[in-house]
Amino acid sequence: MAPLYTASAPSRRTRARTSSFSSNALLSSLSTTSSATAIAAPAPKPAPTMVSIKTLSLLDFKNAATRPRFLQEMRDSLMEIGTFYIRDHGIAGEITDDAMKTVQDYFALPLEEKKKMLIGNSRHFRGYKLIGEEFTNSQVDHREQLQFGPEQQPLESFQPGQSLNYEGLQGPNQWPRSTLELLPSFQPVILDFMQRLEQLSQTLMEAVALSLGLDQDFFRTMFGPDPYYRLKCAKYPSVPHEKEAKIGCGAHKDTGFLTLLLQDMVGGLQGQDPVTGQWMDTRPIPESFIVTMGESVERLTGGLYHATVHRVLNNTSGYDRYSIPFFFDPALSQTIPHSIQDLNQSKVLDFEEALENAMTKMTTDEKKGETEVEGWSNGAHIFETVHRCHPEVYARWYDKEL
Ligand SMILES: O=C(O)CCC(=O)C(=O)O
Ligand SMILES: [Fe+2]
Repeated sequence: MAPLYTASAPSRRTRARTSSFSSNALLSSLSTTSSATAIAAPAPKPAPTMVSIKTLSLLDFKNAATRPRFLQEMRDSLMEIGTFYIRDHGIAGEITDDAMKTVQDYFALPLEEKKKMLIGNSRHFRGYKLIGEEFTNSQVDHREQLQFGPEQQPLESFQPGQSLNYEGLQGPNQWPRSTLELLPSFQPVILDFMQRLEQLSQTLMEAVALSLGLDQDFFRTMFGPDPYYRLKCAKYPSVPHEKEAKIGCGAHKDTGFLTLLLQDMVGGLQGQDPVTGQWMDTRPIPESFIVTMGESVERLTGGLYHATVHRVLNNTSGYDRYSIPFFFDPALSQTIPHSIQDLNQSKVLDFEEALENAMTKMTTDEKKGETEVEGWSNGAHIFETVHRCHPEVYARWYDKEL
């Protein structure tokens, strides 16, 4: 089979850096020679090439003629930074506007109403969280948030301290009657939006699989019939200039597989260039979602695809910022293989070498340990994340003596 793709992204990035160096060197040599008396200045340090976040059109994935280019660009993006924008994604502007409006209307409710669905009421980590009560990397975040997941029956057999903790995540969302009376479209809009985001995420994971040289339904099979997802709605209040706190949400990588993020036009989200460490504004682009890989993909690909480090800065524009990230992961009960190499599924010829290199970065000890076990528990991994973010839910519902 002919290779589907051309050279890997890191070498492109290196080439880009080299060419930026050459043009700087050329400029400096021109300016030196233009003045006879000039003392030769040391050549300026090459400016690191900024990686830019690409915008991809999902129509290019759906069209057979443009699909190879789409996959190549996706692969470049994920190898360079782990993030891209997706447009023409099939979720109409009215739907995203409705979702955003519903979230804004919810946050505008009186505090007493919002407290009726505090996250601490829910064993399933669903509900409202007051500002200043969430921590990212042990630093308090400056946002209010509201969390949802698949609407399911709880596992009746769940016993704290006896069952696997992650089995407690399965269950319904909170829908207080008075909230539904005040906001009749709240429940249908949120449930409908999650369903659409799930479908879009499945399609994007098909593209991720193909970009890795795997079968199109590789992740669909890995995720199982009931993928686990979380929809988080966040409000970042605008802060006065003099306010010390700079961070709306601390620097972190998302822990799972894929995040789709809808944001309003206020701005404040930044991604970090994994090579230079520079922060880049992930500016809002109308009618597009931001797509980010999480640590599970980074782990599965031996670091070949990045989980982007990102953060949200507080804004001083006078406008509150709203965002809706959707975290898409396999079913809680799924076991995730340590690497796609273990499955020996990669079919893209020139990709194999890049993957091989990424895998050999793992320490021998790590590899030795891994060959002894089949994989890692997705449920345990997700539970660890939600436990870390919402320790009060854990303390109330899970921290029981055996
Ligand atoms: O609100 C945002 O734009 C990003 C939030 C985020 O990164 C997160 O909740 O994981
Ligand atoms: Fe995040």
